[in-house]
Amino acid sequence: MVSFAGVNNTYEEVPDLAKKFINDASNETGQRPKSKVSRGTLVRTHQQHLKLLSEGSVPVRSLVLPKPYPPARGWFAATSTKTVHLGDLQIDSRDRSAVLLLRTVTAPYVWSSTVTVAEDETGDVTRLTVCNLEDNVVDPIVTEGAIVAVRQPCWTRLVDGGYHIRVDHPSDLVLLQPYDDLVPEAWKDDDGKASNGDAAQCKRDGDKMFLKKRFRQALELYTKGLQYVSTTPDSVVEIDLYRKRCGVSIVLLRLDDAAKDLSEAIASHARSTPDLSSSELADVSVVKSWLRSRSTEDSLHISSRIPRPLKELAVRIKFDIGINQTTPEYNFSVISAYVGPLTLHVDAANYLNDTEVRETGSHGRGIFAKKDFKEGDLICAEKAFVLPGYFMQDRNSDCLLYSLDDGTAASRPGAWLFKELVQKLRWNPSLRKEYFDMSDGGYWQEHGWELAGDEELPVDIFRVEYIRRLNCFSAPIRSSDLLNQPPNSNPELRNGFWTHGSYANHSCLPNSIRAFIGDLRFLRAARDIPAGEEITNQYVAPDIDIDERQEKLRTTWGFECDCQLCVTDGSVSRDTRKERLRQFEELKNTVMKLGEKGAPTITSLKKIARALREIEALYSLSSPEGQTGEDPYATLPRLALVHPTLFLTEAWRSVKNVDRTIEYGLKLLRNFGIVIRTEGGKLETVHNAGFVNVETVRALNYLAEGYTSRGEEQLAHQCREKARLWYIIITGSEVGAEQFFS
Ligand SMILES: C[S@@+](CC[C@H](N)C(=O)[O-])C[C@H]1O[C@@H](n2cnc3c(N)ncnc32)[C@H](O)[C@@H]1O
Repeated sequence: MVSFAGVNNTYEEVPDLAKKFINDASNETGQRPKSKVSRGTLVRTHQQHLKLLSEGSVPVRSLVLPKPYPPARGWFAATSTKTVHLGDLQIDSRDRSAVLLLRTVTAPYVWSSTVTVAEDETGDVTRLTVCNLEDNVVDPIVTEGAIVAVRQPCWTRLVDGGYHIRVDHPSDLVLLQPYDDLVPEAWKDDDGKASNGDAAQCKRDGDKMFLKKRFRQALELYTKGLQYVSTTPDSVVEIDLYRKRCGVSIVLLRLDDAAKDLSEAIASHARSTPDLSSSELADVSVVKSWLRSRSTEDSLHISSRIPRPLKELAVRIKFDIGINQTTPEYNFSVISAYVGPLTLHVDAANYLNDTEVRETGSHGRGIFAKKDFKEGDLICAEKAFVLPGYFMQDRNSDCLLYSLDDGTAASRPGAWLFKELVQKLRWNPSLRKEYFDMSDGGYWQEHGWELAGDEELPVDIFRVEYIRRLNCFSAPIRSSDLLNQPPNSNPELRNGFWTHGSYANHSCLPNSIRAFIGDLRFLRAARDIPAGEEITNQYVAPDIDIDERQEKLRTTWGFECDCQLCVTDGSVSRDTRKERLRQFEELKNTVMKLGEKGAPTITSLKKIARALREIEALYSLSSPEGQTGEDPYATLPRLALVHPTLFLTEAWRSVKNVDRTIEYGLKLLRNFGIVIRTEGGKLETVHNAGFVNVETVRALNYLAEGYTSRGEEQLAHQCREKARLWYIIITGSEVGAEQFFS
């Protein structure tokens, strides 16, 4: 129970209680409920909760995933179902072929889940809780008087001692029409089946609902109008109804339905236009395959032969399904200018042509270069499969996601991504394969089944969540925005899903860097990459301590990194590693204290430089135990040295010591694993471990300043050029560079 503003809201789960409860109360499994709540009490309680909701007496929205179980299998068909009643059901025990028919007797409470009161054919009543729907109070899915079929129903215990029917997988709830065969005689109503009526009126009523954001009611009305048009043909109204229903489907992320309706609208337009009636445009399947082709090609000139409103919808659908282009050309300034806190989705195509997904042999599948890439080149660019666009400042968008099975919780970015993924997958069967092809950490192997040849991929919410966790990315609105954040400001990032990009494996020494502009995700080469090489990126910036680093990768993504840095760090004795960390922490504290005192003195800087050299010595002494010889860190990052070196570079710069600024700027790059030679006025990268980031861009900038002061303009120029290139790598484009470098 949630106590909120002094009132108990028993419709909202408290995950910690629910988890304890699930673990403690398994002894009732398979039994019938011991207690029963009367209809009057259920309805009264429900009215109280509707009142709480209307008063805003609700806690932060919490989505709760119970212990995993798969959805009911196969198509829901009246012929293959076993109808049961509430009195037949057991606690926590599901009969996969059973179907419970219910009719709701109240308006729904829609917050963390949709809760209503429903009766079965015998008049028995229950609380019905439907999770993971995409509805809201204004536009509910399970309206009062709705007839629903619950697949594989069972009683689920509530922490307050009661029981309810709980649906987790959206496909386990089927909304029925009162005229459907399966509906019990007593509830049947054949009126809705009528094929005669005023289609134009339906359209007008649908428009009104659309304006009120009651999208589902608008859909119903347009559908009814189309039923009428099928018996009383009227091409103008028909085209309009298909077009409008298409528009609503786009808003609801139902792209499959939208593409179907737009194809019908275009074909109907062609059939009723003398010039086009015998053209390919009159063929729905031709139009549909053009809409879904993922290409800008239009060999039949469809877009130039249809009215503008249809053309605009076609463009929208094509972009939303995804268009591929073969070159890395983008108008970055236009795209970037368009993007803002409320406009993440840009009209741009994917560029995936020059990379391919295949087996790595050791790390599952990965992305590979199909051609040579030069440092800074765009490797691939991809629009998000899903990137939620909630408004960060909106308190109503607060949301949490709990998985009771493993006790994990995701905050708002993850919870919203999960919600939208479920919706997108549920309504777009054509897009499921690309999502469910991603690694789910073995979930489906354990809980699912081998699909039959033509079987539709089920949307199992637990599988959706496992795939989300293993494959999603945190994304800012623009990567360049992050460069202008005050230190330690930690802005909230969104969670998004990019299918192709998700195939990239992690390396602490990556050859690519990812960047975001709105929902476009870019990978650029951090260094030259020859054709055939695997493309890797850092899932997270590596911790200094190898144990912490591996722990993070293991618990979040289920693997341990075997890159050269991890192998080398791992082969250093525990004592040396501990000593490095100890000295690092000590030095960090000294540096912080010094920062608080204002401008540092030369003596204090020399003291820090001495301490830095001591940590440096711990790196050169760190050949694997018992071995002598080459420095194992010769070209590898020395992460414990990075922050003190950055401090010294900036401190020497602040006291205008040019030689020291250059010395430490180069050292900073070197400690990131970027070894630079500057002989003969030429800037040469001897080695680049892939750590291209804002600090390395700054280091180059300080070097440029220093060389300019020393009159070495050629070197300064090369540093500035490289800094610009690295800026493009870390932000995705050149937009904002002028401002950053000034
Ligand atoms: C985002 S996916 C990458 C694609 C994945 N390899 C696949 O076949 O679907 C993340 C998963 O890839 C694997 N992975 C990524 N980087 C790895 C690495 N450096 N070593 C081992 N496994 C890795 C882990 O199983 C991780 O959970």
